[in-house]
Amino acid sequence: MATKEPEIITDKNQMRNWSRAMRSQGKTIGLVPTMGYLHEGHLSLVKQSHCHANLTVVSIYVNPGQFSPSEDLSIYPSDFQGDLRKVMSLSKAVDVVFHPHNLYDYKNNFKNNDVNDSKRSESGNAGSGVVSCLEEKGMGHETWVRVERLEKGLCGKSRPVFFRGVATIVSKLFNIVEPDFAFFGKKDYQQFRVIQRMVRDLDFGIEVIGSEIARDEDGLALSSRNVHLSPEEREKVLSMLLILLCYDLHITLMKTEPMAPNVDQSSFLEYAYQIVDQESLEAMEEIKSPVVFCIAAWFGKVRLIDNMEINIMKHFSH
Ligand SMILES: Nc1ncnc2c1ncn2[C@@H]1O[C@H](COP(=O)(O)OP(=O)(O)OP(=O)(O)O)[C@@H](O)[C@H]1O
Ligand SMILES: CC(C)(CO)[C@@H](O)C(=O)[O-]
Ligand code: BAL
Repeated sequence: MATKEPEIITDKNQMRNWSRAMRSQGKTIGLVPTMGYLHEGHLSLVKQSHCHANLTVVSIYVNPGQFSPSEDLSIYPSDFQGDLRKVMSLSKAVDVVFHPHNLYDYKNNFKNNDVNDSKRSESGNAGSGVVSCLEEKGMGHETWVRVERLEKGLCGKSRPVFFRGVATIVSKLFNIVEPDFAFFGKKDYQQFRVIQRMVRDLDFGIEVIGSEIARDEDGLALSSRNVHLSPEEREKVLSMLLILLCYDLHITLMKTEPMAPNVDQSSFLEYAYQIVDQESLEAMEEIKSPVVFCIAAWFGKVRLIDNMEINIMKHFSH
C-alpha cells in the first residue's frame, strides 16, 4: 500500500524514470489506463491492481487517436480535480496518476515537426481512407498498431479508427510505464480482447487482466458517457439491459429460441445481441463454447455498449 498521496506525473520521461526506479527496487507495477471522469468501474480496476501489484499507476488521457472527427471527442467529459478526489478516496491505493498533456507531441525529438501540418495530415492518410482527430490535427504521428482481425467486427464496424487508436496508445503507455500488469474492464469487451491479443502477438511482458463490469444499482453499466443521458434515455438503456438479462435466463433454462430485440424505436440499435466466441469474437451460430452477448446502441447522442459473458460450463455442465 502506498504511504503518501499519489504523485501526479505529466512528463513521459519522468514517468518512465519513476517506473524504472521502482522496478530496480523489486516492486511490481500495475497500470490502469483510463480517459478520466472516473467512476466506480474505474475504481474497481484500481482495487484489482492494488491486490495484484506492489504499486499502481492510473493514467488519465483522452486519446485523440481513437476518435474519428465525427465522434464525440470534443464533448468527452473530464474533471481532473474530481478524479483526484476519487483516487484519494481509495485510501492510498494509487501511487501515481499519469496525466500527460499530449502523448503525440514529438517536438522535442524532431525539430522539423511543425512544418505544414495540413499537408502531413493528407499524406499521412494516403490511401487508408480513415482519419482520426489526431491525424486531422496533423500531429505528425504515423505509426499505428493494428490487431487486424479482432478489430474488424462489433464496434470496429462503426468506429473504423477506434481499435488501432486504442492499440497504439496502449502500446505507448506500456512503453512509458513498463508495467507488470494492466487492467481493462470487460464492459469494453472487444477492447479487452484486442489488447490481450496485441500483448501476446507483440511479446509485451505484461499480464493483461480483465475486470468484471461494475453496474449501478439499477443495473446500468457504469460509463463516463452516462452523464450525457437524459432520464428518459436512461430508462431506454435499462430496457435494453433487461433483454440482455432475459437472454441469459433463456440460456440458463436451455431454451433455444432467441428473443426478438425489442428496444424502443427512438433508440438506434447498432448491433444487438450479437453472440460471439469470447476469445476469437467470431459470430456463433450454435452456443458450444464460452460466448459473450454484445450490444451497442445510440440513445440520443450517446453511444453505449454492454455485454454479458455466458460461460458454457456454468450453464450446461449438469
Ligand atoms: N462499468 C465498468 N466496469 C468495469 N470497467 C469499466 C467500466 N467502465 C469502464 N471501465 C473500464 O475502465 C477503463 C477506462 O475506460 P474509460 O475511461 O473509457 O471509461 P468508460 O466509462 O468506459 O467511458 P466511456 O463512456 O468512454 O465508455 C477501460 O478498461 C474500461 O473498460
Ligand atoms: C484503454 C483506453 C484508456 C485507451 O485510450 C480507452 O480506450 C478506455 O478508456 O477504455
Ligand atoms: N471506453 C472506451 C473509450 C471510448 O469509447 O472511446
